[in-house]
Amino acid sequence: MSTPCFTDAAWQRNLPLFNATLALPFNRELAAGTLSRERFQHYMIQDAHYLVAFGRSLAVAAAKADDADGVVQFAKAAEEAVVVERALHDGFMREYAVSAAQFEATPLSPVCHHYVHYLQSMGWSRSYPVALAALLPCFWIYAEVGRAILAEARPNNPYQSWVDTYAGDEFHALVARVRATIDQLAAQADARTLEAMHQAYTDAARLEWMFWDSAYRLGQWPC
Ligand SMILES: Cc1ncc(CN)c(N)n1
Repeated sequence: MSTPCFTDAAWQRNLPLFNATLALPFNRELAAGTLSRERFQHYMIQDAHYLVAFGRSLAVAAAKADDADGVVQFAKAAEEAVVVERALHDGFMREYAVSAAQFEATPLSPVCHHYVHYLQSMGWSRSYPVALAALLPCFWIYAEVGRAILAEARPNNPYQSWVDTYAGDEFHALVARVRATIDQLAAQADARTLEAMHQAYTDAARLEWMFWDSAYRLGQWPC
């Protein structure tokens, strides 16, 4: 029997966590279209903050890439995170009348703060393959949550544009390219690096769970 590639192995290791993510009240209510506007707005503001840091971490990965293709791949992914994904957020911000000033004045929630600092420290301090493994759940879990929710297809879902973005072919093609690069790097990695990649993936997948959970709870600093 052939050994599974890194990304398939990581997916299998973290399958219970993915199922728990899909089952979160935030995602159940998002799928049903019944999620409160207050919770979605909280999520959107936090996520718009998150995307800037995510883009920055991708740019650091681009700088660390060991070949020209990697530089271009992650520099483009950084641009897409900041420009394309945030365009989706800007649409919701306009709909909810959240001004730029209100957005800027909203601090990062504790979970968002932890997640962005995690990604940035992985980007700056760990090797290229390990930093990429930490970034993979940000792509892949969103793509799979998007597809799973799309399959439930509820009519007149106010969050349909969110679902369509992450369930869409373009986003899935991006995920496939990131997985391919990571699998190539993993195929050449030693056992220690591979284990660090698995740990980085799991830590980020947990933070994805926590991000949605925090949005549902309207997470804030206690004092
Ligand atoms: C928290 C989070 N993780 C991932 C994604 C998808 N790039 C996102 N928009 N927000």
